[in-house]
Amino acid sequence: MHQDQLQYHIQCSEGQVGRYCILPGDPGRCAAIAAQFENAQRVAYNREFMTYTGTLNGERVTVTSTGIGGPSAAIAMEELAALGAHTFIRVGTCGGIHTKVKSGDTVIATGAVRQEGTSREYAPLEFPAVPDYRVLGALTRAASDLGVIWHAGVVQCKDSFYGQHSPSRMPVAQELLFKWEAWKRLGVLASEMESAALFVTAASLGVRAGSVFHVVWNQERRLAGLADPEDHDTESAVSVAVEALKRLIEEDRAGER
Ligand SMILES: O=P(O)(O)O[C@H]1O[C@H](CO)[C@@H](O)[C@H]1O
Ligand SMILES: O=c1cc[nH]c(=O)[nH]1
Repeated sequence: MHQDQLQYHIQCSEGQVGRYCILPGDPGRCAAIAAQFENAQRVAYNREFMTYTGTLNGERVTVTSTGIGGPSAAIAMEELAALGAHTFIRVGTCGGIHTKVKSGDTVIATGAVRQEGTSREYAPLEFPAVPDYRVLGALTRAASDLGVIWHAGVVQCKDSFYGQHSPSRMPVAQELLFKWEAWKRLGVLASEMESAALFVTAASLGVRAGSVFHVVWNQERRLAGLADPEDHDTESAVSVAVEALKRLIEEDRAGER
């Protein structure tokens, strides 16, 4: 790594990021998230990694985008953790799988299916991809108190967005369709791409992570002939993430983490 400890991908150095971080996938979501911080300033922008740092309840906090997929999400977490970050909330979009999950709803992950590659380079597949219980608790309490419609449960992570949406045209169609059917029968709520990698990377680094999502659509509702208007307004999920981070900061102060 560089002599001045400038992290290779996120291009941030010591003192530029907080210990509490929000991780959206989309760099375009960072400014709106930073607008919920006090005194937020843009710190760096390299590749898919856009970073702002500000404060919440007097504590320095950072938002860094991770791009799409596990590899870059794990890189963002690794490099933020190397600079002292210990608590991470991913806020992303997802597609519903369970038909009770409607576009516009909020989903909080209690676990993530590891149908992706990054987490396998951190831990054997027998190891579960689960959020930290304190982060999960802060997210569910924040969602309840903010009055959003939320669901907590397992989400599926994969590396191919189009393998989710056009499985039949893939040479491995049988495998994709067979597994998708299993996720449905197991009550999996939604599909996204980064939480499995983030949860397992967090476990390997000894840091805390959790995830909250905005549901943009639900292909299973559409297949069942149910209403499925698209909804791309991520504000509710972002508010849940910010509120949860504030609560974790306060809880940690009370417990002198
Ligand atoms: O909205 P973000 O956070 O990028 O998350 C979801 O959207 C992307 C796919 O469109 C994937 O990154 C997926 O996990
Ligand atoms: O359907 C979707 C929507 C968002 N992100 C995904 O990975 N899949």
